[in-house]
Amino acid sequence: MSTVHTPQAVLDARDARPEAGAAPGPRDDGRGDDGALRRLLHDPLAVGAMAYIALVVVVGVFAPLIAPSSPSFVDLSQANTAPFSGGDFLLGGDSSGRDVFSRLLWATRGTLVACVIVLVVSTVIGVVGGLLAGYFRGRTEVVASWVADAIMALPGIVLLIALYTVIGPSIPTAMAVFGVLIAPANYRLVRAVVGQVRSELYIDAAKVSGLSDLRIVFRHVLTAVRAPILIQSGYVLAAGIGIQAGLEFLGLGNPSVPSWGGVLEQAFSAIYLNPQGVVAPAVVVSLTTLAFVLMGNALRDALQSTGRSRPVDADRVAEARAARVAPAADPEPDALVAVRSLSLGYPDGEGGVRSVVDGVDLVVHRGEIHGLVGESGSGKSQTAFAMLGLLPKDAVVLGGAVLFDGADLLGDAGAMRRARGTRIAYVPQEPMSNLDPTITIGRQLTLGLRAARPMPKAAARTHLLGLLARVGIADPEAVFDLYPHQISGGMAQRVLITGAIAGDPDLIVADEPTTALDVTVQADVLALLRELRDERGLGMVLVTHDLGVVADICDSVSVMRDGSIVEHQEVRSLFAAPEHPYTRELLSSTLDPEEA
Ligand SMILES: Nc1ncnc2c1ncn2[C@@H]1O[C@H](COP(=O)(O)OP(=O)(O)OP(=O)(O)O)[C@@H](O)[C@H]1O
Ligand code: NI
Repeated sequence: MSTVHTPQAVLDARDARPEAGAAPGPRDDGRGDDGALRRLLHDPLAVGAMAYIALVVVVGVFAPLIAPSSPSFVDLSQANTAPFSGGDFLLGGDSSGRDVFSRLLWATRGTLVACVIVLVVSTVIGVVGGLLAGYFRGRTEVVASWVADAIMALPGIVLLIALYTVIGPSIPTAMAVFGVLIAPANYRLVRAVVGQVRSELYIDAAKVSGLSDLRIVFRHVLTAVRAPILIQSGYVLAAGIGIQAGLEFLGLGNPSVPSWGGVLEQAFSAIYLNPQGVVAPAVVVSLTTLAFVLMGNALRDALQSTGRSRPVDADRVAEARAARVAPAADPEPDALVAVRSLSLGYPDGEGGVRSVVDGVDLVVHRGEIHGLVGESGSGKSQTAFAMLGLLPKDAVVLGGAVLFDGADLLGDAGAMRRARGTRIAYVPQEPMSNLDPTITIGRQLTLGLRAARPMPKAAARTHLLGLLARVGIADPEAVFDLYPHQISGGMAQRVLITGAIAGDPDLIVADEPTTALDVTVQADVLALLRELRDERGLGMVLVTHDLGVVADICDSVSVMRDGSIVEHQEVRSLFAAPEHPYTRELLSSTLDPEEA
């Protein structure tokens, strides 16, 4: 079908653009753990929390050297003295005349040991269980999940208190039990990730290459679950501190071992004699809990960041933002959405802005499927994200407008918020990573729909069940109660399409909606999109690099290259008579089997 046969030209052109294929997309932004560490160090709260935690560790290790007195040293003249009251004890004495400051320092040890126990027990059980269940599935998974559910159903605190009568006042044992009690959180997380990773091709590839099951599990899956486990650890530690102090406060700790909760309890019982006495232990417990929570938050931001904290010359960027060209009046009144001279870029790290989209014009009418094609890194996704108001925070809009319903969505955040979900919907590339592994399909669809269109739960459910049946899901009622890892990729994409059409939008922006799917499923999903367009008169922007997809369902096409649209055509004329040399190159390289 292609009119030009210039393989050499195609190859030459490829050689001349060595980085083009390697340009990172918006999700896989190519910034690895180094970047995460750098972001962590740029976050003042994270640095504060880390410094505090480091201090606690140092205190715990060197308590015998730092503490002014032994934890059991008694000076009755100091009993119930207030902090900083000028007595021998810096933070005053407890009701037995012991030094509160020294006791808090000594207690740091036990606290750290307890933290390590909770963390190790919950992580080891959760990760090993999740790995085995997710990898071997079948009976292993049934049993493991049953155990996890049973554990989660247990009332934790009550169990720990009841255990006191059996095991006696042993905080380490209690914390090990607490570790078991919270292990299911890690288990579920890991199992969900494993289920996903397992089905990916590289696992099969690794198997074929002769690696043993265990090595496959360790190599690939552990890499994938590292970040979420790390993030969860901060919260696990915070919960551990709280539970431990709580148990000690209730008097379930060993009275001969100094503990934060114990000091707090002593201070509480003497609160009428020495009201300030509760402050120090309460502050220590709260600060430590806070530090771990902040650490968890900071890790989450750093590991999942969209890159907010790269060094940027604020003035230059502000200048670029201010220079945004105001949109001209819409020359095409019957357009559903019109992108006008859109230009955007990213800070280049040297104070300037690197342009990634440059003067893009795009018009979509009701009932039209508009393809946006071009090689990797040409700016297709960025254009789509701009239409959805989903650009990363550091993106700089250099000019242009997205006109929808008479409003410029780029300049009017309120209009964007109102339009998104109800008038404009999004179908992403990777269905699995766009579903929350921790909640059921039905719940996430309901949440999304009711956020976009407030309605009673039952009405939302009925509506969604109808739509699920419409998109070709055989047993909507059953799928409603499943978790994302329990369904296939094709089904997940149908679920996301359901979510997109649930709010009854006029425009759907789909970024490579079939790339992550099997070939056979791809055709079904495309057919579904086409039917929905016909049924509802939807306009669609379909980002793809696959000209086969374009030929299959698009009405018109824009070809992008290096951030600009080089050609815009009706789909038939594009294939019959491509005008731009780049389009011809694209056609000949994808349609000619010998050159593919
Ligand atoms: N957060 C970001 N920070 C800096 N540059 C970015 C960011 N996101 C995207 N870019 C750059 O924008 C350019 C266009 O990216 P875009 O994702 O739109 O390409 P694409 O045409 O969709 O490619 P693909 O087919 O690979 O998805 C790329 O050069 C990319 O490196
Ligand atoms: Ni893309």
